[in-house]
Amino acid sequence: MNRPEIEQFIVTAEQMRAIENRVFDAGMPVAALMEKVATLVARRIQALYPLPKSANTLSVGVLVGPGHNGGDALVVARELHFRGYEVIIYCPFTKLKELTQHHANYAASLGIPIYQEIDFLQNCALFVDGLFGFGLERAIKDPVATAIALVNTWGKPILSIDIPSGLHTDTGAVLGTAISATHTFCLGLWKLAFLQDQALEYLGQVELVDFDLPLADIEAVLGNFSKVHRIVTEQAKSGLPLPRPPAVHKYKLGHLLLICGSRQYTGAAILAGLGARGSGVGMLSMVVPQSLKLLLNRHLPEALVIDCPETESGAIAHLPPEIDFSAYQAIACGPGLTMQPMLLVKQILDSDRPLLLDADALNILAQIDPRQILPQRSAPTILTPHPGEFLRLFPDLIMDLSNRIAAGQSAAQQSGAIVVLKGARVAIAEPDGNIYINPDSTPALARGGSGDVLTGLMGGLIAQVNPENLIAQVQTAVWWHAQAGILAAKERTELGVDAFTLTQYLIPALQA
Ligand SMILES: NC(=O)C1=CN([C@@H]2O[C@H](COP(=O)(O)OP(=O)(O)OC[C@H]3O[C@@H](n4cnc5c(N)ncnc54)[C@H](O)[C@@H]3O)[C@@H](O)[C@H]2O)[C@@H](O)CC1
Ligand SMILES: [K+]
Repeated sequence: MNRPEIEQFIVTAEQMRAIENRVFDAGMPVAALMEKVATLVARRIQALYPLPKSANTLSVGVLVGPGHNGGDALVVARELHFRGYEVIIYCPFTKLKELTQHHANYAASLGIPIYQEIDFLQNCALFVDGLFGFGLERAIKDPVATAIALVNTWGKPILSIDIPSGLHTDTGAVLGTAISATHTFCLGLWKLAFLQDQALEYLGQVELVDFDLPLADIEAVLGNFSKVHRIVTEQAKSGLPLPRPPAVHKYKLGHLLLICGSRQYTGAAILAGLGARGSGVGMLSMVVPQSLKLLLNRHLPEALVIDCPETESGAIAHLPPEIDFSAYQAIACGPGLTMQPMLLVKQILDSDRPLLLDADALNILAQIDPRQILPQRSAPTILTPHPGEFLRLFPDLIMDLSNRIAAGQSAAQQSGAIVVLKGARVAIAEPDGNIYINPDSTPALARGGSGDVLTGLMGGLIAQVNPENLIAQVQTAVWWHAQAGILAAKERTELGVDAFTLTQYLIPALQA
């Protein structure tokens, strides 16, 4: 059982090494730690792939590298051998680290075959990957590169120790070539690569193997320096406005002003409205162009619809002159707006309400210059860009898959806004440099309209709390949205999670 508090940390290779060194300096022998860690991994492998009762054994190919990742793999190989598995080792390296060499000698003395060619392992039913861990520092070359490519094509389960060999521990980039794991046992603390979009297809199912690194050592190294956090379920749940106080009325549970839609993008308004409904917000007012009023009444009978004059092409022309922003606890704006309501966006930027901008509102903001206007706001601003919108907002912050975390942090610091950078792993950056990454999600959410649902949901949540707790609500919204997607995909497959269906899973996701 992992300690729950361990799940929140995210480390770089350098930080992991520093934590590990503190433990060694304090007296823990390196060999003892390796023994402990690898024994835990071996047990997990036995639990996942027990020896079949029908056959008398299971053949396991163990890929061994020159460093301590290879040492871990050799301990696993030895343990599986003693438990009755038929183990075959691939190790093409002539020079191994000392401890790794000792384990290799012992494995050989037990009669476990060790080959320098990968072909000897091609009939194995299962592979354990211990080629490289966080010590990988340059691109993998032949013959190892070819061996990795071959094992990937064999279609057998591959269990990686610490990280799939070939992935950079921090960026998740592929260095030359990488193991495509079916399961990865991340050792001790979550490495940054596990939260990087570009690594996801190599990781398979992931699990953290907690081996009791003392919290004091983790905190001594991470201290105030670590600004990268992993959103954990318990913390996300604690942001939910539940339970409600027993004596309460609707105006005490937040009033959200949701500004969205056009004749061209009607559905975006409905989806954002349904997202807001899911949040349980006390009151929902929706600003839409006139011609959407009836339709919205039908889909969201509980919403107060403020219909606005519209442009020739059906966008909101302007807000009603009598609109009073002080009546609302939060404003969310953007889905389906089109680029026309430029003045409207300027007007809400001038308001003193917490403001969430998405979609076209971001594209309009990009034309105004977020770094100039956002720091002048008296209330918090939240931006929810996908990578395209992000680059329009911050064109000089070159963002690619290897630096999205840093780019998100810079954008938040420079604009003073909370920046919710969408992607396979949503990253939420605060102006103070902290960034929170949502670890669990599903590709089912990569679908038109899913962002509109998030806007409504997040808007509804931030309307319900004190602006000081905003960052917690933003994390909760991102987590909740993903959980709804995961549950819907589980019941309906990843193809069955259209945005409307997603709205129907918001409440069941909480019940689950
Ligand atoms: N973090 C911890 O506290 C623990 C770490 N352990 C294991 O130790 C690993 C880290 O061990 P190491 O620091 O020895 O690093 P690795 O085992 O990841 O590999 C480093 C070795 O590979 C070589 N190397 C790097 N890039 C190469 C390339 N492209 N081609 C060929 N050789 C290359 C290096 O020169 C070095 O010898 C972890 O990933 C984990 O598996 C565990 O044994 C015990 C606990
Ligand atoms: K590995």
